[in-house]
Amino acid sequence: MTVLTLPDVASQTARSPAALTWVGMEGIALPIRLGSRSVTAKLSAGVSLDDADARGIHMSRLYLALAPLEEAPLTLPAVKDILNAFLTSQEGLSQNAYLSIEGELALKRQALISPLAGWKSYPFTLRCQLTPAGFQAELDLTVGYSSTCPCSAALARQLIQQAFEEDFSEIPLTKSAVSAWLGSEEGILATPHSQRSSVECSLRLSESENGEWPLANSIENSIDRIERALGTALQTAVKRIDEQAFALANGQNLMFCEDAARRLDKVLRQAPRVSGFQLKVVHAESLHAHDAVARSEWNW
Ligand SMILES: Nc1nc2c(ncn2[C@@H]2O[C@H](COP(=O)(O)OP(=O)(O)OP(=O)(O)O)[C@@H](O)[C@H]2O)c(=O)[nH]1
Repeated sequence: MTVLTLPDVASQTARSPAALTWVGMEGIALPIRLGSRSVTAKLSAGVSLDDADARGIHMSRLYLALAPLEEAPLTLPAVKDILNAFLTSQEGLSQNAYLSIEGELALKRQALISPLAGWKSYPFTLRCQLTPAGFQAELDLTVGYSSTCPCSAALARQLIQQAFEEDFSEIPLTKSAVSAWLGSEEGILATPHSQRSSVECSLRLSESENGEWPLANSIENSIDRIERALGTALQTAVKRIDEQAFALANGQNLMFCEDAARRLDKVLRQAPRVSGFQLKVVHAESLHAHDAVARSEWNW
């Protein structure tokens, strides 16, 4: 039997030498463990190619180094171990290692009043790097919510006041007449505009305090903190009683995009295991065809 030697192009010398900042693979499908659940994630794994003369990195070794992510719940130390394995596997070709994990965490959410519940899916990306400067981890989250414009609400109230003055200018002001008027579309003749809104944030996670803290907890805690601060989270299953509670919650929670950004800025500064952040809130206005946007950052 003839033993074939397989050609190894990657070990050749580069035809036009140059170092490269990132070489690797994007879109790797891998079931990862978030808490007790398995989530199919898309991963990007890469290293710098610092040896200008080397033709290529050992790409398959990066792929194989991801295997532990299937076995144990995702934690920052686990990701750091993988990044160390990336560098070791490249035998001196690389000084910087990168791993990003993109997925969706599904959380079950209770209705506001009724006993119903339903699932909401929250997209996240964990972006980690190990360089001579150290290990860094950032968590990107997108959370949707509802916002009602305070300016529009004030303008609507003014119209209702004016209609009240006119409609009751010549009829007696009795409790039953006012009550009927308040319950009619002619009475409450204007409504403020509200919109589905979202916050996109990048949280820098502090490694030292994280320890073996599962990433699922960081993601869930951050989402809960964001939704509590905003007050009017998007709902899942709703009956009319929930819809009415939602209308009340929105009416008591009027906010410009600036209000939302300030609230989030405050709570994220106090979030455990978060050492810095960048955030952007987007109110996809129903008044305009464009969006109202506010940004903030801390220690970024
Ligand atoms: N470096 C590199 N490898 C690629 C690329 N596209 C596909 N590959 C494949 O990835 C594999 C290279 O990974 P290596 O780790 O070098 O594979 P290997 O030489 O069999 O494994 P080792 O002996 O451990 O180095 C080969 O099958 C390549 O064909 C590319 O653009 N660059």
